[in-house]
Amino acid sequence: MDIRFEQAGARFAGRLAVEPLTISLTERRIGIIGLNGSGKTTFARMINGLVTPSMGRVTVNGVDTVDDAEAVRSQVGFIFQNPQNQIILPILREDIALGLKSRRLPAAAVEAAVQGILGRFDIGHLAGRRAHELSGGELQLAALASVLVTEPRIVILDEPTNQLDLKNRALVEATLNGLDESVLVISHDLALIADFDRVLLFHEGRLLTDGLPSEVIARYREVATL
Ligand SMILES: Nc1ncnc2c1ncn2[C@@H]1O[C@H](COP(=O)(O)OP(=O)(O)OP(=O)(O)O)[C@@H](O)[C@H]1O
Repeated sequence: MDIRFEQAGARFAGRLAVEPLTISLTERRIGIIGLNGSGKTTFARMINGLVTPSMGRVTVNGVDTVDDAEAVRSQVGFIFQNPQNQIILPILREDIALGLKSRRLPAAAVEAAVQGILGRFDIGHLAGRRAHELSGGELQLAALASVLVTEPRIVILDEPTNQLDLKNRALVEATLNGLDESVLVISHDLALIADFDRVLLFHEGRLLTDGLPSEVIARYREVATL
């Protein structure tokens, strides 16, 4: 993957949520950390065009997030902080199929893709269940399945282990580690991103530092205790 920010920043109501920054992200597993309100989610939303830059530009594999938002969104899957909001249709199987609707595939191809993704996450037994009946970890996996069935090249996850117990956290961690897609993970769960290829630290809307997890996490501990 190749995500580029060129002096790109985001302003809400006159206030910079993300100060203009220039960066190129090519690593396969990238973590994004920082205090509450430091700009992490805004930065991540700029990657899939959910937030358009107030200045500068953002490109994903060479495609501008403003000029061709649809093409960018087909490459970048986004899993929101609250997976309940991700699942639209009550029955999981139908919700996963919904993501494929725009492709106008024959019914048999849709069914094959749905079965394939359910198998990949070992959640075939949940296919006929209602989303509100699923546990937190099952819901996280279901949200991942409903995004990955559309075959994005990049997946962004906003706090995927938030509110999970140890067992479900381990399940989501193992699933993330096994993904072939490039992943960007926003997390307050520092152990989750401890062996990632690169970590970005945001502080008060600024990209304060980025590099190897151990160095960046150490810096985060410093700013968190200021
Ligand atoms: N749509 C919006 N309108 C106005 N202000 C916003 C909007 N989205 C974010 N902000 C503000 O921008 C700042 C950064 O928010 P952001 O959600 O990016 O932080 P975060 O680092 O992801 O926080 P958290 O860890 O709490 O999820 C905050 O001050 C927030 O209130």
